[in-house]
Amino acid sequence: MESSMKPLSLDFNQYYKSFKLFLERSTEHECLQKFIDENLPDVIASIGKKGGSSLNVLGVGSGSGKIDLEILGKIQSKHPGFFIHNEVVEPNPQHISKYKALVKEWNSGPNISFTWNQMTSGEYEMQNKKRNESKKFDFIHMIEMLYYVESLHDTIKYFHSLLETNGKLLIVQTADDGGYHSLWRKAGSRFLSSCLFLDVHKVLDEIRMKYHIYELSSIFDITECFIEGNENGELLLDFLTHIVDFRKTAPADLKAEVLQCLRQPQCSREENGKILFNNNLHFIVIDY
Ligand SMILES: C[S@@+](CC[C@H](N)C(=O)[O-])C[C@H]1O[C@@H](n2cnc3c(N)ncnc32)[C@H](O)[C@@H]1O
Ligand SMILES: NCCC(=O)N[C@@H](Cc1c[nH]cn1)C(=O)O
Repeated sequence: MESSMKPLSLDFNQYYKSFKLFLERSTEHECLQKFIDENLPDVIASIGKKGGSSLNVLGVGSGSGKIDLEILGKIQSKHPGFFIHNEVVEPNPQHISKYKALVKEWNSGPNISFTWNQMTSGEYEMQNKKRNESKKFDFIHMIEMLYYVESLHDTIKYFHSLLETNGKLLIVQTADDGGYHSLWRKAGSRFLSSCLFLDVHKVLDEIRMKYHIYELSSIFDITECFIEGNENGELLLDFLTHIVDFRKTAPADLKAEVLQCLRQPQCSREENGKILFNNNLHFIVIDY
């Protein structure tokens, strides 16, 4: 990455703001919700040990918890009467406090408990190893967070090893034919620091893990990025490039390249005067 620029994930406050606006401008959560309503019930139907009465769930990179609570609600309705223990791994303190507030408002009943880990997935792994902890989980989800890990291989292998008999691991990541991959492939080497280019399913093929992929379509309205001086547009551009203050800190030629790339048909389409970025998602389910 070129040195004038700072990754968005290093700035919790800015990341929180730009992710929040992304959620408002995209159908990201509607898309996740559709999967939760239409596909998740089948996925979770068979989790849990035979004769058991409780389930352990682990959310990694949970954000503000809205999606996690929807998932927990579905697990409750598929497994009525079960006690659910939900563990959360999330490094951003702003996200964790939002999540805790949401849990307080949520009418979940008494059969659920929460453990909070304000840390990254790597720190969580280290903590478990230090404590000699070998707790297993019936359902683990990693929703749009694997972009941030040092090694996809090692992270997937580690969390897969935490699955209980009959457990399932759900990974959600942007689809390979979506706009991000096209943008990252074209200009990403100048502003991205991590292994964002790797496709999760290819890594799974390499480590010979069996999986099932669902692809659901989603869009992200990036029209404001093309209005000079528009503050929302700047935050959205930060989200797309994953750079704090991209418009102010990136070299002029890179800015021009990114803005041009965003308008290419591989990234977006125009509809009723709006520029709609392809935010399609892959839902990858891996068995025990
Ligand atoms: C794109 S957001 C997704 C949030 C939530 N899962 C959702 O779908 O709304 C990515 C989340 O991963 C978290 N995150 C970033 N690096 C992480 C890491 N190394 N381990 C765990 N979580 C991480 C971020 O703080 C952020 O909340
Ligand atoms: N379907 C939404 C895509 C998404 O969540 N991306 C991640 C990672 C990322 C990197 N550069 C832009 N984004 C995030 O911003 O945390």
